[in-house]
Amino acid sequence: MSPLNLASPQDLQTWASSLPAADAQAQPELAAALQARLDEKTKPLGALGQLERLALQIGLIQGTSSPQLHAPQVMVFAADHGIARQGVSAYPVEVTPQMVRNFLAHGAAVSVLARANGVAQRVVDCGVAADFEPHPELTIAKVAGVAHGSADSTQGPALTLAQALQAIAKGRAVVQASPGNAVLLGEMGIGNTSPAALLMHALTGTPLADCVGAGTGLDAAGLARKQATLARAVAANAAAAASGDALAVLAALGGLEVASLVGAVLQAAHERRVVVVDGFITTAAVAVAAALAPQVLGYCVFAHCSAESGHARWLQRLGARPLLQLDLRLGEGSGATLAWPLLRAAVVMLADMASFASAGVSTQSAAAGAPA
Ligand SMILES: O=C(O)c1ccc[n+]([C@@H]2O[C@H](COP(=O)([O-])O)[C@@H](O)[C@H]2O)c1
Ligand SMILES: Cc1cc2nc[nH]c2cc1C
Repeated sequence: MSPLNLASPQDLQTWASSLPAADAQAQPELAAALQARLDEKTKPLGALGQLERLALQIGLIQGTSSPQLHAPQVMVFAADHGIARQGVSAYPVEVTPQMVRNFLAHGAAVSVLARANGVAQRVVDCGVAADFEPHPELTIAKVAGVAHGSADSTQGPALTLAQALQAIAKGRAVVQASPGNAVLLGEMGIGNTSPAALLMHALTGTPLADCVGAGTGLDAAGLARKQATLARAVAANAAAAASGDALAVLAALGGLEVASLVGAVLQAAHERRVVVVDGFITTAAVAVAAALAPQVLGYCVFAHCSAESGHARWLQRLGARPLLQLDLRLGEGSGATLAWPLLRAAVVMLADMASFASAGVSTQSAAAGAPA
């Protein structure tokens, strides 16, 4: 198997399974060294809370007690979806290519937040229903046969297995070609909360109604229509949905940007990059990757809990603890870019904070030895 070629489902499984675990259990000595470094900082034990857990995790991902972060990239994987023609979104499908142009013109939320937080932006056309002019921040990663979007999953599989594999391989290539050691994952695709909800249902067994949310802002009638539409997609893909085979489920129900994101997550983890996960749709990709290789979760920092109903439950299912809760439901990587300063702060804290010894601060509490 060449580094980027995923010719068969077996190639994918073999490559995914070969990912080393990056957690404390796999690296007990490093975990202890990182914890000792955190504990000697001038603060009550554990007082920096999640920031400490973040520093520990980044150290474990990089395999060092002195982690560093450089050249963060937010990658906005964009695609269109056949199921969007069924009226499952509050916005028209034309918005996907229009927003791609907006990203490239630096007018979108993610573009502005990325610039504010020192994060470079890359936009990836995984199957948008348009052909774009070349742009230095745009990577064309279309898959032959579905260059303008996946098929309508209410009529059969959204993608063939071969198309899903090609999309995964293209996501790998995007990460491989990128600088830095942190990727922030985002997406854009009108209708893509539908494949994400379908994947949640198929991968977790959660009742469909608890997976389906308002997305870009459906009203109650729209939500009811979306639920009925997604039930038809489940019925049209019953065998794949119930197969327990992550690739088959992804191909049947997922979209092209989700598939490319699966490749990007796995490739980033293989390169020991920190993966910052955005909202509901990027979580769908991580969940597919985790179904192939559960150890991938050790490389993932979950930026925020989206207002999309279903996200909180899915994060809990994955054992993920999101950093932020800001009622965001935008996608694009907006939550990931907002969380980025916290990762930077965690690493700087670990590097630069004085220790009790270096600052001459007492560690012993007077109360500790006092009579009760
Ligand atoms: O990231 C999220 O949690 C999220 C929640 C709701 C909507 N979105 C964005 O909105 C679009 C999908 O919503 P919809 O209603 O068209 O399925 C897509 O472009 C996503 O980036 C994203
Ligand atoms: C305007 C707009 C921007 C978006 N960004 C991500 N999803 C989106 C959906 C819409 C409708």
